[in-house]
Amino acid sequence: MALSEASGGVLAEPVTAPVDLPPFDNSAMDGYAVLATDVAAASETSPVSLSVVGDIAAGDQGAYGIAPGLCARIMTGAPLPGGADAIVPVEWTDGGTAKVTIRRAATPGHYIRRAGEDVTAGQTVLPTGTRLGAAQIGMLAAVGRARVLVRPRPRVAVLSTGSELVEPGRPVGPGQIWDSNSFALTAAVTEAGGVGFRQGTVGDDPREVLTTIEEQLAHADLIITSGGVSMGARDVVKEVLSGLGTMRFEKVAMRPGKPQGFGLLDDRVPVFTLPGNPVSAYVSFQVFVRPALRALQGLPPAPPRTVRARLSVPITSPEGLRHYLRAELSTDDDGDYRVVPAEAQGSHQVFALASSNALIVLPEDVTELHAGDTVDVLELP
Ligand SMILES: Nc1nc2c(c(=O)[nH]1)N[C@H]1C(S)=C(S)[C@@H](COP(=O)(O)OP(=O)(O)OC[C@H]3O[C@@H](n4cnc5c(N)ncnc54)[C@H](O)[C@@H]3O)O[C@H]1N2
Ligand code: MOO
Ligand SMILES: [Mg+2]
Repeated sequence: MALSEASGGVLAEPVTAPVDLPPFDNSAMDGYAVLATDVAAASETSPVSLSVVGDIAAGDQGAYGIAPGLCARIMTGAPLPGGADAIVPVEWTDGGTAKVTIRRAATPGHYIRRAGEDVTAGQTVLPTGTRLGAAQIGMLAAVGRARVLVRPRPRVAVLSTGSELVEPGRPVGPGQIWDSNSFALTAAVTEAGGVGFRQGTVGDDPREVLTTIEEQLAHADLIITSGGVSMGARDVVKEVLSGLGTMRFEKVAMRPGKPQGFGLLDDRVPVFTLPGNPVSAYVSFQVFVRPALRALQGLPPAPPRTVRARLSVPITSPEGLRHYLRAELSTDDDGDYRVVPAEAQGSHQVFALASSNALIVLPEDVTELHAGDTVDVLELP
């Protein structure tokens, strides 16, 4: 695909450099290309004067040769002229254009960026399986690649279940709410390197739910549903998927995100049935689905994105549950991490989630913490 579209993708080929980087010896500074021997004795008290043969700008071809007593004015990135073996920065000179006075000595190689000192021709610059972030995209462009092979991104079907749900943009009637999970989870899929296909909402009708999921099996690499997995009389997702494939429904010792379901359908397609409460669905995605999406892209497990931060206020936590609290992570005046838990921690309270940039992760055995205690904090993407 075109390099400009490859950001976030995973390389499906090793990329080697067709040329050296830098491709030619060039100047690291705006200054003068000289023979080091000419300026070896230059100092404030006994400056050296050289004749300037001309200017060499970045992009120029080597028109000049430097012989003893001569130099060229040169710009950063411009090719080193033949004969020259050192660059004197303009700050060490009087800046002259016909003649220049140099007040400091330079040794051979001074401020010269050598051909191949970054990358040598034939070197693998990025191996297969590399996730293409900004630096890697820049690397590919630097070796002249306009197109690159990337792995197909996992195709993820995202489905909200619930008869109360209405598509944003349509009017809500009594008892109804707008569907936010299918939008949030589709966006989360994109953030995690997948391609989300938002299937919108289906009502709490067993047949409708099953048919929609079965339709997605044909072309999805992963399916995410939200809602309908707890204890309610209308929690149909659990009802229709239990016993299918390897599906299992469990209560997980975490808050939020207690009711969860997972399994493979058709022996191939992982299905995550996330709880319906919007904060629960979002946190469950970060904890369970995000790592799965990495694995589907052939990436190794991500290093933990947690930092240690000092709590701003005391907090309590239920024993036996891993507790993910929405929070604002920042640095204090000393540059240390500080974390403020949101006041609203209900799993329906989307405002607190949208105002947070991190989750405090409290282990199962922690029940009480004081202001100033240090906690693990997971930075949100
Ligand atoms: N008796 C019990 N009741 C509940 C338990 C329990 O253990 N025993 N667990 C609670 C927990 S914890 C959670 S989490 C929820 C999970 O519920 P479901 O997965 O069955 O989800 P629903 O019942 O369909 O919806 C719950 C809640 O979330 C709202 N929702 C659902 N989908 C969306 C959406 N796409 N966009 C916005 N909001 C959505 C829905 O309207 C409900 O308010 O169960 C507890 N109950
Ligand atoms: O465990 Mo539920 O996910 O808090 O609302
Ligand atoms: Mg329910």
